[in-house]
Amino acid sequence: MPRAIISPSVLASDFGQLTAECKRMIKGGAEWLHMEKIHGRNMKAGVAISPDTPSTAISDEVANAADMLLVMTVYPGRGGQKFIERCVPKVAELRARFPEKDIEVDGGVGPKTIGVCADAGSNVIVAGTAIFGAEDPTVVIQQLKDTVNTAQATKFTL
Ligand SMILES: O=C(CO)[C@H](O)[C@H](O)COP(=O)(O)O
Repeated sequence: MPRAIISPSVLASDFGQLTAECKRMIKGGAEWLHMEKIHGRNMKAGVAISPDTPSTAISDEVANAADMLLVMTVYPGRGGQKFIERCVPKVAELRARFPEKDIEVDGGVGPKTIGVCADAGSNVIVAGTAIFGAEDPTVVIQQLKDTVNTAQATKFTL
């Protein structure tokens, strides 16, 4: 017999407190969170995993419904943290499973760490300190782009 699955729609939540709202629903007994209407509002939907969450936590079904998969390379909360390199293999695992999906890294990413991220297959780069703290952000942005584009062109052509 199919079991009851309660899926609170985040559209009714406080968007400014989305993480806390989701935690509150899960604590309250919800099995799923309903995100599908995001697309109906002309927005993109992403799925994020924290450093201690394996890539396998993202099922094929969830990944296919998402526009982007985010591998956090720091513990979420604040900028300026040290890049956690052990997260990088998760990027490679997801890229192998989803060759055409946008895969993002976020946390401690900059000129010194972009190489491993790009080589693993990430193509969307969140960088705070490295860009805003740069003397010339244009140079850093271009470097990040070039590194990703080169890796994509040489390692990930379909
Ligand atoms: O989402 C974040 C932390 O939760 C930050 O955006 C991320 O850490 C990027 O900042 P930085 O490049 O300074 O590490």
